[in-house]
Amino acid sequence: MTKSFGPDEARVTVLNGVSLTIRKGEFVSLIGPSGCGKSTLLKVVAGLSDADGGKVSINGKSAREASREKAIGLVPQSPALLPWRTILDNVSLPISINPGANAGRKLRDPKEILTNFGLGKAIDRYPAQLSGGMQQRAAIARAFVFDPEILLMDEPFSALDEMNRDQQRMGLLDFWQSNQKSVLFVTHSVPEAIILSDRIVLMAAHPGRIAEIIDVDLPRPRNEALYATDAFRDLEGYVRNALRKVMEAAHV
Ligand SMILES: Nc1ncnc2c1ncn2[C@@H]1O[C@H](COP(=O)(O)OP(=O)(O)OP(=O)(O)O)[C@@H](O)[C@H]1O
Repeated sequence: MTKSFGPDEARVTVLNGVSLTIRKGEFVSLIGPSGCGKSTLLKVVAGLSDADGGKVSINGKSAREASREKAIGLVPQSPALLPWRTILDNVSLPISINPGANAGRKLRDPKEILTNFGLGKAIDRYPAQLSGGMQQRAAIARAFVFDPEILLMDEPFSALDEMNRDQQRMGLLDFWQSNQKSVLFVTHSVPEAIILSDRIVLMAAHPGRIAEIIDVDLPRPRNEALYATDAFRDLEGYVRNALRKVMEAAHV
């Protein structure tokens, strides 16, 4: 797939020859230097922006079709909850405003999902009454309501402090391990990419492209204990080194 921006005389190629297949139920992270096109790639897969060349296919559907049918769940960087609605209403909102997309679809019970994300006691509270981490969990829960075929997450934990961040990662990991969905996850954190993913797609910049795909061959189910293992540390060293190389190349 290719994607460029700007007028003809000053066109900048942002994604060049990006080709990636995500298996059903696979967790794939995108990592790479700032400006390498991670968010752009996510937007194209989400059907929010069109590729110039190549195509996106989600179970045989185009990105726009899949997006219309709510086969794609999108989790933004900030939770974007409506402050005047309770957490339950926020998470139920996609169902009430989108009755057309519900036809013949199996929808998830918002209460059940919120409970799974540890928010069972907070369903009647308003976003401002929740911590940042809880709000972000609610945003992730909202993306699961339509039981999408693929979840796209753009640095969903980047606004959280490190402790909170780790807690949210583990929450997502637990939920994902019992609801194996295909996930495409953008992150700047090497440990986050490793603990969550089956594969890490390392991108390089100018133009944005795939530099390397790294298999995360660590056993599942995973938990925090994995961070302290030699296998984790070895892989972390490998990914950091590979990332350093593409960063250096991006600055010359
Ligand atoms: N709508 C747009 N118009 C013009 N240029 C754009 C547009 N969107 C993105 N770009 C450019 O495309 C490149 C890739 O941007 P993108 O946000 O996808 O990178 P990224 O890898 O997600 O970066 P970061 O890690 O900093 O979030 C950047 O150089 C950016 O300036």
